[in-house]
Amino acid sequence: MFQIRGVTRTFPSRPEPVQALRGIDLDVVDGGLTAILGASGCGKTTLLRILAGFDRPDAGEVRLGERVVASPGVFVKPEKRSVGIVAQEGALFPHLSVAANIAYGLPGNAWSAAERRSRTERVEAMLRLVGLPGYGDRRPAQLSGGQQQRVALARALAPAPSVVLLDEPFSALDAALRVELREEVRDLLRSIETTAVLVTHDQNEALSLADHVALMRDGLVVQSGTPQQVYDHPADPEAAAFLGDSVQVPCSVLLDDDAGHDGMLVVDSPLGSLRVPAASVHDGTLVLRPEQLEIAETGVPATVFATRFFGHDGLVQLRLDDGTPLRLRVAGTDLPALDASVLVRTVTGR
Ligand SMILES: Nc1ncnc2c1ncn2[C@@H]1O[C@H](COP(=O)(O)OP(=O)(O)OP(=O)(O)O)[C@@H](O)[C@H]1O
Repeated sequence: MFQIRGVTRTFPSRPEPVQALRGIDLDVVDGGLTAILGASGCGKTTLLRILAGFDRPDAGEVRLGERVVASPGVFVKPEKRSVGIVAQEGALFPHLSVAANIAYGLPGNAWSAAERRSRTERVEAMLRLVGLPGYGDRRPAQLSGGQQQRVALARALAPAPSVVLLDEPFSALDAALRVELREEVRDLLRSIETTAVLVTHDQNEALSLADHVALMRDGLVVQSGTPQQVYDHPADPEAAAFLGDSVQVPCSVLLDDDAGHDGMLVVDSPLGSLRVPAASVHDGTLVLRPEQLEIAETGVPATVFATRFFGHDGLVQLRLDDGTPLRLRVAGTDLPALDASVLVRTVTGR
């Protein structure tokens, strides 16, 4: 849907220019939800603004479908791109009713009875789609935060755009509502098969909602793939730590002939000799997830130095005899005692 190649953007700020985008390459998959994930300041919003047509790249090219919408010689205005936008806090017009907000981007003139009727029908269909039938006459101020975001989504979807861009649309909501609304929105977007790009700094949101995740850092896409691919095979230790809890242990490669061509290595580590995916080894560091470790009857001796209870599960922090720190997860009811001596091993098959 979107094809982004070599996009750069530098802001001429003082005392120094800010290089917000330093050569973005990304394909946004048609019909799916792509999350652009990254820490604050990495350039996510700048990229989204360029996709929307609110800003222009200094270099590079953006295609939407077959059409070039931004390149050194071309710039297609936002209203000509067929792109819907949902901002962080809805940005509804406070003086307009919910129905008028949704109708705002719809074509047609108000003097033709037939067009008025078709606009009204479209607004009602959108209100039903987002679960707010009968709310058309209210003002935005009479709605909850979650309802306002649904109206913002209805407004973005009303003109049937080719792509909808969502800029941290759930960040202003409280935790429980955020989870509920984001799942609702994902199901809704899937049901109407709309291509969507979601900007977020929340890795849980990106991993649980998106079909495709693009991880950004310092103005670059450092990795993209399905949530499972980026979580299981992070591009580097920093990506691993950003995408979830990670355990990093020193290692040296014992066998790297890749005789089976299966992308596996044998490494020596404080956890013993392990056969691991080559993608989990970065410059002498083996990156594991806590759920790849377990307390067992056999394994390497370790001492528990901290535990945290989360209800559904618990986190155990341990130290091996050589001082290497580890973290692993257990069922909430199985938390070991502080200072307990245990044996730890890697879980095969993950
Ligand atoms: N109009 C501007 N003028 C100058 N610098 C800007 C401008 N817009 C963004 N920047 C800078 O560009 C960098 C990227 O900003 P951007 O808003 O794209 O990041 P972000 O990843 O969306 O961050 P956040 O999650 O905090 O919104 C930041 O260093 C920011 O300060």
